[in-house]
Amino acid sequence: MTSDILVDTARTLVGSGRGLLAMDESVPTCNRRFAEAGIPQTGEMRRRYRELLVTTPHLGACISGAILHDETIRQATGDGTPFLQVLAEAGIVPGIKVDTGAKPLALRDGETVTEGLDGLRARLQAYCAMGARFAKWRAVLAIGPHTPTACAIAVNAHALARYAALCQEAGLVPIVEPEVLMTGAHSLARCGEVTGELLSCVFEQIGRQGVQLDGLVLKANMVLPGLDQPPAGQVSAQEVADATLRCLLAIVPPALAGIVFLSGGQSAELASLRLNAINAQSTVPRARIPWTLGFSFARAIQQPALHLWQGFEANTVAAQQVLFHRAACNRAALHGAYDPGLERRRVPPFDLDALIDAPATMQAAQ
Ligand SMILES: O=P(O)(O)OC[C@H]1O[C@](O)(COP(=O)(O)O)[C@@H](O)[C@@H]1O
Repeated sequence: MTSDILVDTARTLVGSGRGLLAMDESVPTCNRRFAEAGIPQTGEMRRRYRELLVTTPHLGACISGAILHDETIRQATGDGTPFLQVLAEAGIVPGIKVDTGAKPLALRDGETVTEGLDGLRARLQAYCAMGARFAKWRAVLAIGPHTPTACAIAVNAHALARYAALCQEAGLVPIVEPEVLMTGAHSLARCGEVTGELLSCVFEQIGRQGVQLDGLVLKANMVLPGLDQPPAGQVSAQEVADATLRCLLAIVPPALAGIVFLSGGQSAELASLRLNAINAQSTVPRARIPWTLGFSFARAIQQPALHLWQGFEANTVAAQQVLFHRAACNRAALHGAYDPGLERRRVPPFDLDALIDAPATMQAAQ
């Protein structure tokens, strides 16, 4: 019975033509983003910002699930409506980040292992009772001349699989996120190799620990060259799509409920362009791809809105329009309907159909 619930939840998350809004930044990460935008780093400002996100009009047209943080899942809007109720009314499934962060890995200089397994069974039951229907755990691996080591890959994969098994036992769909960072000067090919090694180890552990594949969602990085690659090493959206799909097809089991991509620090527009290419412009035939390929972006959906908001009530509606616009562009990218012209299209606020279908005459002159 539990397995049917898992499959249904996973299908709602990845099979409804919408994507995930990751709004589960830990307190230090959220404060860092606020500091960059000149916003005071207080609990009340974080609550107001998360209120702005969840109350964005018509967000449910583009977003199927929202990943919350422990702080946020307990919060309410200024008029006292719990965020969980606001999300339910918008048709958005609530999820929860349950790892406690990437911590230094003993005897492995500079590498990390994501922690949070102690007491996880009880925390999952509590989140499930609150109304969460899925969870997320992120492992972080950086590419360097001698990293990631086999040890860092193995311990992170083992923890991801243990987390996933505990989630399914509690009736929550696990989102399994093994992230290879964009930082560094590595090539596209090297990112593909490391991503492949990591995913192989993750799925080996998932198999060994009996995790049900059709009740699990993979949150993956796109295969990308490092940020410090010179311009000649940077590649087209189609090359990213091809490298990403070839890597996933070689390793990820077809039975998986779906794959969603993290944005990882790409600009909002590049993330949409590449997601669109993955769904519609790859040389890999669509018929060979067994999964839904969606998004679970944090920065690539939120950053433009956060910078517009700046912490001022007067900017809330404008920031929500920008947030909706990014969510709508990414929804379009799931269907191969995104093109950079959408970025300059002038349409009524919060109007998904107008954005996607607007005739050229409605575009800004820019
Ligand atoms: O605050 P943390 O735990 O470092 O997590 C950072 C963020 O990384 C993500 O996993 C992916 O975010 P991006 O799309 O911005 O890369 C988010 O879900 C999360 O909020």
